[in-house]
Amino acid sequence: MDIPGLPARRAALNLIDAVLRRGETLDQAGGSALARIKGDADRALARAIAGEVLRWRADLDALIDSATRLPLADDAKARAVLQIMLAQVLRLETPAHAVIATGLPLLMGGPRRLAHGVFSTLTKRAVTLPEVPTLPEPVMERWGIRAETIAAGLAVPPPLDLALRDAAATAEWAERLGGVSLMPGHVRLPRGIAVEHLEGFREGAWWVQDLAASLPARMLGAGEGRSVLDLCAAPGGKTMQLAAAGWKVTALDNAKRRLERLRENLERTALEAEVVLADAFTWEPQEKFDAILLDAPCTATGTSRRHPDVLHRIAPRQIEEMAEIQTRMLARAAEWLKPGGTLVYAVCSLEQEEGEDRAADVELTLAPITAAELPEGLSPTGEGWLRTDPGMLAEAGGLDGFFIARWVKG
Ligand SMILES: C[S@@+](CC[C@H](N)C(=O)[O-])C[C@H]1O[C@@H](n2cnc3c(N)ncnc32)[C@H](O)[C@@H]1O
Repeated sequence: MDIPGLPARRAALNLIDAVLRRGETLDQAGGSALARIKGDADRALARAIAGEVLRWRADLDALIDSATRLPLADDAKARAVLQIMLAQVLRLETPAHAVIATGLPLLMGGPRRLAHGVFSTLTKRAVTLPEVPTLPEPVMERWGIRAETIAAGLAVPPPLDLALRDAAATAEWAERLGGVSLMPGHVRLPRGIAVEHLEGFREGAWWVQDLAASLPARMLGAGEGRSVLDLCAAPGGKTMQLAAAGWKVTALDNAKRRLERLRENLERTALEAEVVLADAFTWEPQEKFDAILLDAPCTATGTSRRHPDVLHRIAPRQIEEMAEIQTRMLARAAEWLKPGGTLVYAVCSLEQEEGEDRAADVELTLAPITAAELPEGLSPTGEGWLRTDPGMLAEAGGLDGFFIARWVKG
């Protein structure tokens, strides 16, 4: 019989290992690492521990190294176990005795005394983590002068943002759910709420969508029955926004299971779209569109608040691969626009190669984004693009990192 709570800690170790050694996302890794865990609470605990270790890994390592005479190897199991033990006391408020009882058995036959010694030394010293996580070196180099403010936005998991089907009812929903709104159609709630039990979920009055992720579709305004191609649409957050804003939506994606989620989302919210399972590189539309929203596949480094695995998985090779895909998709999208049509390009990436550099190559006429279209506290760049990062709107709870640009076809 396992000690209660031990399977969750073992699963946390497996999740971290899958991210760091196999380059999997936490979501992908969860498929096998969490399969044998019984109970939602233990699954959530395993995910929370793994997430906190990935968020604070450099700082946890610095603490561990400060308490050993001979540094543990980077890939030593004792280091990994100490990371999950410390993340629990320092981030999840788990009592030290529970952490020891569920941590040391993971080192059965290994250096348990050493791990116990390091953990006790650090707890006796009452160590704490810094206010802002130290980012992995390659990430700091990539983000340059932006790294410090972005890191400040990564210290805690994000609040829960909802997008409303009926923007006119924003004040009503903010009051009913006890949240705050940062712009029409948006309500923000504290994190950790089970959405299925919230008022309005079953009737499809809203869906979960980060404030930054809601901005690209807003850049197309009201549809008034005009046609829009939501290129790379699944699981459908932006499809629902566009349908709710009166667009006649064609929602295309090449991922079957993600498109099933899009269909479920449309059904729950009673919104309509023509759903197309196809590859954007081989599909050809029968007619051109009044507007196209290209929410392109990307490295997703802008989502590191909720997916801290991206801090460790993404390297220049993936960024280059994505940039190439984005360039080719932008070229196809530009061909499928009617004259006078509008193209919006978006990526949830903080990498210049996927944002600014891609936009600079587009040969359509820029339609600059204006401050009036954005929540208070955000402003467009000098070029008329929008760049958000997790350090922005900090007092209100932050937002994901996105790059957004808009053009019209002359
Ligand atoms: C950033 S996500 C889209 C999120 C979506 N717009 C939303 O708001 O819910 C990018 C999507 O691109 C899709 N994708 C990647 N390569 C594709 C391709 N060659 N053709 C069509 N879709 C593709 C992925 O399946 C993924 O769903």
